[in-house]
Amino acid sequence: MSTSITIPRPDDWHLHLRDGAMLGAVLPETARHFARAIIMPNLVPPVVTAAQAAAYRDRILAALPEGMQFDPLMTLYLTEQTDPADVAAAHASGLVKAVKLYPAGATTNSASGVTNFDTVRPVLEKMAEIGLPLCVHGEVTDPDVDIFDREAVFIDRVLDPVRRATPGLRVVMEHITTSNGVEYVQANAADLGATITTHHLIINRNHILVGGIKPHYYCLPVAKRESHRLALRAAATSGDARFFLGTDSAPHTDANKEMACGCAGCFTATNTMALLAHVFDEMGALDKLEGFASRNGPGFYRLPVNTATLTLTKSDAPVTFPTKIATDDGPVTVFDPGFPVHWQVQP
Ligand SMILES: NC(=O)N[C@@H](CC(=O)O)C(=O)O
Ligand SMILES: [Zn+2]
Ligand SMILES: [Zn+2]
Repeated sequence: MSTSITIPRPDDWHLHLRDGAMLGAVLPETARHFARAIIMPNLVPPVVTAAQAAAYRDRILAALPEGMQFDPLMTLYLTEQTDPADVAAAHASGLVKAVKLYPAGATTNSASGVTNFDTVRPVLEKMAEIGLPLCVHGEVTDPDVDIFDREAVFIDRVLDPVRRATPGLRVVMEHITTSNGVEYVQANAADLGATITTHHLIINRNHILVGGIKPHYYCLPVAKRESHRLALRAAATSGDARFFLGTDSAPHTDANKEMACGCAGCFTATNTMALLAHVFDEMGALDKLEGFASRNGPGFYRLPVNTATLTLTKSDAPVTFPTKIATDDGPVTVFDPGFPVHWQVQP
């Protein structure tokens, strides 16, 4: 038996491309299947100003192989020094599609993020006025809060108060990992959306820890218990337009993952669409993949759905994917779902 589905070309609403040699190696993995992506600004140093975002966009386009089409949607990294006027100008020029909030110290390269949320109030008010979305890494950094509770606590302590203080602010909860995140989105209006990663639909915390520690399954927010994974699967396949794909594909070299203090991030760009087809098929919801990967994100970001298409086919025999991609900085391991996959993107 062979099955196939064709969907509008998908977009990735949360992607790390890095810079330099890593950018050159990972960009084709995304551009092969995705038309656009929201590009995360957590470089070193971070992408803080419109001028830095424009320069980074040029470097991405220069790294795009001949013949590939890809539109990087740029973001600004919110700091306590961010100027509301610079943000508004970057939005008005069409360059910037979102602003990214990292609580200081929450994740990779977040040291320049926000500690005192009152200081960024003028920027958030300007964003609410012009309709520019705020993308949020939703975890508290309080050392007293257990790492598995940090998303749920963030919703209560930070996100809900910020949204109440700034009516009209459009927010994307990035890479939600809990039923708390799902329920918070469901309980609110269409000005609140959430991205869900491929890997959080596939792994729970046992996959990271049982039978030996698996550094390539470690990312932030860390995968939670099985009930949360099931809530994410239900949300992604529900057809609710407020949930959409943001892979959070986050490449780190094997040397930086497989060490005593390994980096957080799963690299899923290479096989994300095949894995999503597997998950949606398993859920009996292949008809919902189009909304999740191709329609709901453009809907939230008020952009047109892509006119080009992508076809996925299912074969009797399992398909294989590269286990690693080579970069000049060293190999990067591709996310291994741990089960046979029969879906693949038609070349
Ligand atoms: N998700 C991760 O585990 N890592 C991301 C940062 C982030 O999205 O939080 C990275 O930049 O490596
Ligand atoms: Zn994050
Ligand atoms: Zn990320």
